Amino acid sequence: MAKKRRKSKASSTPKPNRFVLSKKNKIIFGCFLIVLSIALFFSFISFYFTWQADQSLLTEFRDRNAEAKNLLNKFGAAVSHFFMYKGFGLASFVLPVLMAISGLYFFLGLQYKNLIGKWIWGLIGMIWTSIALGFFAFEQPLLGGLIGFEMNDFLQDYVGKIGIFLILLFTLVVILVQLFNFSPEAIGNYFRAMDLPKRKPKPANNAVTSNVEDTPLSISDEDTEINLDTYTHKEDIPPLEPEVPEASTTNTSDMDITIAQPEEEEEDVNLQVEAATVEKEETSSTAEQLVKDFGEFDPTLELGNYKFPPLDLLEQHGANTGITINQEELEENKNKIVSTLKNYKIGIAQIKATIGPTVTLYEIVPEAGIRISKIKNLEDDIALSLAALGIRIIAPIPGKGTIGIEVPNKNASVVSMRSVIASSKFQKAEMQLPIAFGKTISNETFVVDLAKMPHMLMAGATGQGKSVGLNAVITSLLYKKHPAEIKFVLVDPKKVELTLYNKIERHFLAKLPDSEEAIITDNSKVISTLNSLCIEMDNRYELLKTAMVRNIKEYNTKFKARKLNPNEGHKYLPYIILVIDEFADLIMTAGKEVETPIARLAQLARAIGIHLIIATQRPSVNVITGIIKANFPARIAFRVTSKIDSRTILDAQGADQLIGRGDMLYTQGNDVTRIQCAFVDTPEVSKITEFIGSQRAFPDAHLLPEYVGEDSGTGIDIDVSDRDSKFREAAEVIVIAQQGSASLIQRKLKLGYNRAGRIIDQLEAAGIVGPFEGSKARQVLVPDMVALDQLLENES
Ligand SMILES: Nc1ncnc2c1ncn2[C@@H]1O[C@H](COP(=O)(O)OP(=O)(O)OP(=O)(O)O)[C@@H](O)[C@H]1O
Repeated sequence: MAKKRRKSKASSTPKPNRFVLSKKNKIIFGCFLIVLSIALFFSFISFYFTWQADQSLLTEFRDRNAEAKNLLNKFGAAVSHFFMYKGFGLASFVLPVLMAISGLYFFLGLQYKNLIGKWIWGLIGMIWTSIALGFFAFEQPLLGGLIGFEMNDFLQDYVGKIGIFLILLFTLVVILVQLFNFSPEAIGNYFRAMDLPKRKPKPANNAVTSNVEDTPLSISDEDTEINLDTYTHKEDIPPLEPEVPEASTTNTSDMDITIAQPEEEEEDVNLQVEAATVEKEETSSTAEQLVKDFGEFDPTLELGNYKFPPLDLLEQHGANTGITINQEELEENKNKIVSTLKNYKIGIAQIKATIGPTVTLYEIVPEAGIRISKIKNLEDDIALSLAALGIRIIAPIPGKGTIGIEVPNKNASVVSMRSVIASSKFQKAEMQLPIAFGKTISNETFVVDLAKMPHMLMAGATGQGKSVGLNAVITSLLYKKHPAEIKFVLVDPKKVELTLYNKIERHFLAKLPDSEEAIITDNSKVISTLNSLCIEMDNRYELLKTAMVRNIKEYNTKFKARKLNPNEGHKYLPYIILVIDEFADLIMTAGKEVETPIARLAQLARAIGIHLIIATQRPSVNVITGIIKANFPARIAFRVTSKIDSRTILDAQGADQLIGRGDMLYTQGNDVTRIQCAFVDTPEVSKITEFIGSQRAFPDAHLLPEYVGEDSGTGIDIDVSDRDSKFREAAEVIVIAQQGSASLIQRKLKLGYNRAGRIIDQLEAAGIVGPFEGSKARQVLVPDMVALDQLLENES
């Protein structure tokens, strides 16, 4: 019973989509509605014949002996009296119709969300009909029901009969326009069609008008040509074509059919077009308007006059960067290789040399029948026989099936940074964070995208070119990126390597809000910075989530197109690149405290534009741990002293056979590429940073989110008298904003970070804000100013 009541309630309130019904229940509910609608329908019909007889029975509903004349007995009499007499009169028939439709929707499992519209329009139509019947059949109150009668009576007192008529007319037009897309053109077309000979098509839609007008012109007689004409005219409407054979089966009558059908199709076409325009307007009208008015958002506008450093700042080390090996040397090396291999009974079918800046690659095709594994096993012996430092044997060269022997050139040429920056490969690189590392063995400029790496590990023994490598990376980015697009977080425990970049602090560096120096040299600060970057990462993910995009590139594109509202916290996100020059030092002093946030950043930060570059001169397993290695797929090895170190960095040997001075191996997965790192000297870096530093800058370095160490501010008991003079003001700010953050106090009260932090501690002790909650703002425990006043009063 209770169930039934619930269902009937659901049917009377047109919100069926609120209910989540199982399939079985839908069928049952659908049936119930259909049955109820049939019952109502018959009750209503029979009401018109029996209402007089049943009138007296209405008060005797509970009397079992009393019998009503209505087809559904007392139920029918009562219900129809309620709806037909006291309600909407004849218009009440809308109700069983709506119920039947709803029942069918549920029964057939259709989308019952669409029902809401039907119920709304149905009820509006019912009220309108009731009033209209009450108006036109004033003498017959049964037609309009009590509602129709009373409404007429009520309206007549205010607007008179003509007023009611006009209201009815107006509301009818509204209903027709809204429900049936009624338009003046449609009426025009209708009358135009009336003028045409009877057999001619009946125009139906405004958009077809011209076509339809054309059609009668081409109809000269009852020829089949008419069909053809009509079809040619609407050739571009594909669904029509299959209809042709059907249409041409009969003669005169088919003309009517064929011409009428295209109109139907055209109606469809029109509807589609309308839908498309509406959709477009809905999705991006504001953004499009903004872009139209102000153009796309340009992040570089704040430093609109920023000039990228010119190439002249870089030097052309070793002017002739061409071939630095002479024919004699080549011949000599070739003979050595051939004779050495002969000693081991390895015949050579072919030998080819590729001259690189520091090494020459001899590619050997061994004679048929010689197993590569044999050469591989003899690697060390061959290297010894060739008696040269830095020989590396690649057997086989991946993807080539040849064996490579890399022999260092007697006169290695320096690859200048200038030459790689000037190369078209770098200049035209359409990468997010292009880095020109240097040149490969075949003298090609080697350019990679840091965004794709997405993090990089650099290792090598001391003095082999790491710092130069880091400078090459930073320089590449400085030559390609605007200060608004990229920010560096520089960690330099050695204190001397990266100091040059101090000059570009306000252009390119990011720092913690309370720190004075942007370049971090103190290990204890590194932990705060890393944790702060983790907070930044979480914040950025939150922004990406609300913007419904997957990565920083999509986010920034959407922001530039003004589809994200800055008032909702959205902003242009620059890439952040964390460079740590000596990682071993950090891991030794801070261990897990550093490793955990680094691993977290490395695992998650790729999509939100935070990239890590860590360098170390101690490539041992306790520095480059498994967890670090797993998250740094791009690895660079400069020369190391042992095979073990090489394996630690690259998972392959070879780095121990490099010749140093920027000779490096790069891997990003399987392939190992030998590269001569581009050389950029300290004076050059100094010139670049001076050039950038002398230009107009942002007011401050890019500020990272504030991070308060876990141990600070918890469980503190601060004496009331020791409170800061701004304590109350700060409490008010926090309570009004309902946001417990030190940076808010800092901003609003213009305080330094440390003082704001102390005040937050005092607020916690006073029970105004909750304890520290990591990246989230503290909870505010006082709901409003009244409660705050009370709390402070009670204290005193
Ligand atoms: N790509 C290069 N081309 C030519 N010479 C290079 C290159 N890289 C490094 N060198 C030479 O090697 C020297 C040492 O390089 P760098 O200072 O980069 O070594 P490092 O590995 O950073 O050493 P450390 O770990 O002690 O800081 C440089 O002064 C330079 O003369």
